[in-house]
Amino acid sequence: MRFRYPHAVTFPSKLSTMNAQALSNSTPFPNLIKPLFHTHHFFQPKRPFFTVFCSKATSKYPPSPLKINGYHSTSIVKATRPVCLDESVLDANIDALKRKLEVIGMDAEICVPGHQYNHLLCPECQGGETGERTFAVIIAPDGGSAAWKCFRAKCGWKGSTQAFAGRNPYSTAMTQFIPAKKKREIKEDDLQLEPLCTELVGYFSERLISNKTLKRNGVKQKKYKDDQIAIAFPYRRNGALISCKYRDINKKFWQESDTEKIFYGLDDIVGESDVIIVEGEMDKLAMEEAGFRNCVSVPDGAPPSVSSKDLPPEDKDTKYQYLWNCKDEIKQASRIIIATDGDPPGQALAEELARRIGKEKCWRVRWPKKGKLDDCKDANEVLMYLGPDALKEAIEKAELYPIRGLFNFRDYFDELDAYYHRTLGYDIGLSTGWNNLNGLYNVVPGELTIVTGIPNSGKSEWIDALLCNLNQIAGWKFALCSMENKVREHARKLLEKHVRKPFFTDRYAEDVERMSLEEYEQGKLWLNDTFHLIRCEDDALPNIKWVLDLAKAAVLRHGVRGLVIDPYNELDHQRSPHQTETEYVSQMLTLIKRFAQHHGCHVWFVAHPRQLQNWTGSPPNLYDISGSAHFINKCDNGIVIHRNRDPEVGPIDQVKVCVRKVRNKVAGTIGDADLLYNRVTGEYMEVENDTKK
Ligand SMILES: Nc1ncnc2c1ncn2[C@@H]1O[C@H](COP(=O)(O)OP(=O)(O)OP(=O)(O)O)[C@@H](O)[C@H]1O
Repeated sequence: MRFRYPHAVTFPSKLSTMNAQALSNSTPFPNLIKPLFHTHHFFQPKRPFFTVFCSKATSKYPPSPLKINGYHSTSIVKATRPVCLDESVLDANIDALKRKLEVIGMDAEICVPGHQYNHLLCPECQGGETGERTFAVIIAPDGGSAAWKCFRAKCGWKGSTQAFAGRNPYSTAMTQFIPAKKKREIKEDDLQLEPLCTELVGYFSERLISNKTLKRNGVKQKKYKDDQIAIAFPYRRNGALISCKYRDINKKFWQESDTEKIFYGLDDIVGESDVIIVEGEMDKLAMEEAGFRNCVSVPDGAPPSVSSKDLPPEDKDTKYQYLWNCKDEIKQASRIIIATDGDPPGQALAEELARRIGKEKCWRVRWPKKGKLDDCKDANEVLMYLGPDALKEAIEKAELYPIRGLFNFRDYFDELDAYYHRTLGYDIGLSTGWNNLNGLYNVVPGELTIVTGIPNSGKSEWIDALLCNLNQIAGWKFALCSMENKVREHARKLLEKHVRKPFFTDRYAEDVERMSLEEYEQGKLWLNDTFHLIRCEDDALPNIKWVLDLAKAAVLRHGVRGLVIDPYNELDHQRSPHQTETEYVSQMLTLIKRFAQHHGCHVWFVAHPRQLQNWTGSPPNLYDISGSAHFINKCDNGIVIHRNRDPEVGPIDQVKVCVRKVRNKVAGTIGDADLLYNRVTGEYMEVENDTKK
């Protein structure tokens, strides 16, 4: 073992195979290679340097003689790194690689490991008419692979090959070499195209495509199978014929074999700031009738669906080579208007084009209706059914290509209309059932209300009473996650409010008649129909995700419109050691709000205030909620329930509902409303001395 090529530093250590992409990245013609889309570098491009003479040789593989393809000013870029190779492996690589390059028409003498050759004569195009020397080849440092590219715009031939295609160099059964597929150059005369016959001109005219447009686009006909005639659409780049596509009377398509795939009408978009892309040649011609020449058609139709895979590297993205080989034209355009067919494949094609071009500069066209029900399918149908003005209008009304997560208000106009006309119901909030509170607080679907108050202030009682009112007013149903309550106690309290009679006759009933057995039995049915319980059967505390998952099931299964979580501290709040309580609360409230908004379900979340120092008996503040200020920051509504405990100050059954935060002015405002608590039935009655602040 010994080191070879000790002076060079260009290749990364992992480079053992190469491809033409790698060559592109180190091209001596940087202005021809502007990677505006994805580039998957096999090694970091280095600024190439040109020498006439190769650096001093350090191996028995000499620098290439300066007579490659008979040209004396071939530049050679020495681009090597130290490679630790067994000499016999190197020899085997070089021998195999030479044979492969010779098959393709390259001079075997260029097989010097670690060298790049520029300004060669391309074996594919022979440099065109002027014999331009635009061919470059790069040989890997281990002699195991080569990559090449012709930088002549009309040729662009590129490819790569490996000496052993991943096999053991000592194996005698070498992989059969398949040279990179060459693109065929075609000449006008070889195709024997003819001017369109009267019948075909008539056929186009039925599709409202004029003779003038046909002529400008060079549409011709071709005889095949003796007496058959096909329409011929010549594909040109810079005026030169690149390919030709044919269409017979039965709408069967075929294309000149082994020719390069380019856009139809490519020369029409050079220098244009708006570029329209359509799905067929007929649509391109139709666009011209509507006044748009700046239009190209894809050469080979649409895929059945959008690929779920990541975008392949440019040189492997064979199906969309027509897009990659006109990157400059696409790049200089400021708007790409995608006007593919309205059917699913057409839309899949639109998506495939947009994800390659970059959705931010793409627009899309919606085809207008051709009858009462059906939309036009494509540009030519719009032209035929509705005329050129309608086609022009469709293009002018192109809309921004949707980007996931980026919207404009138009996307929400249906929802806004429903809000304006109040067709969805409850959008401006549902009445609480207490007139003096309705000016302050209304229950909006999808909002989060935080309820706080000192212990025993009546938070749970008031929420229960509110739910009973909402059920009576609008038939709402609820999911209850009230961990503190025994189920039977909670059922009793709810039934008392619903039936408006005490459950028992004893103690608190103050001689009021208890609910009858019949009322009780009917009440049970109501209870079962109105409330769904979220409870942890075992001793474990539920976490918020568990609660929300069950609440989601209750929404979907039972159509509940509200969720009560009472109280916060009865949930499992384990958090990661790196997370502060503030961060945890913020994250938890985000989850709750997302649930509420997504399901249009109002959530009441009860949280206790922290222990108050020197408490004077006044209502606590929303900022007093233990845990985090996020409770007030993140909620839509914040309510403090407070009741008088001093008979000398006022009636002790009087409850203050202090509305401390209302985010949505449509739903209410800040202020207090007084309610009287009926200890026997648990009902709340209005008191008329409410005060708005
Ligand atoms: N205004 C009131 N006057 C008299 N008793 C009341 C009043 N409001 C509630 N109560 C009683 O106080 C008790 C506690 O009520 P509730 O459970 O609703 O309070 P809470 O604020 O949710 O308490 P905690 O913070 O301990 O959960 C109940 O027995 C209820 O009947």
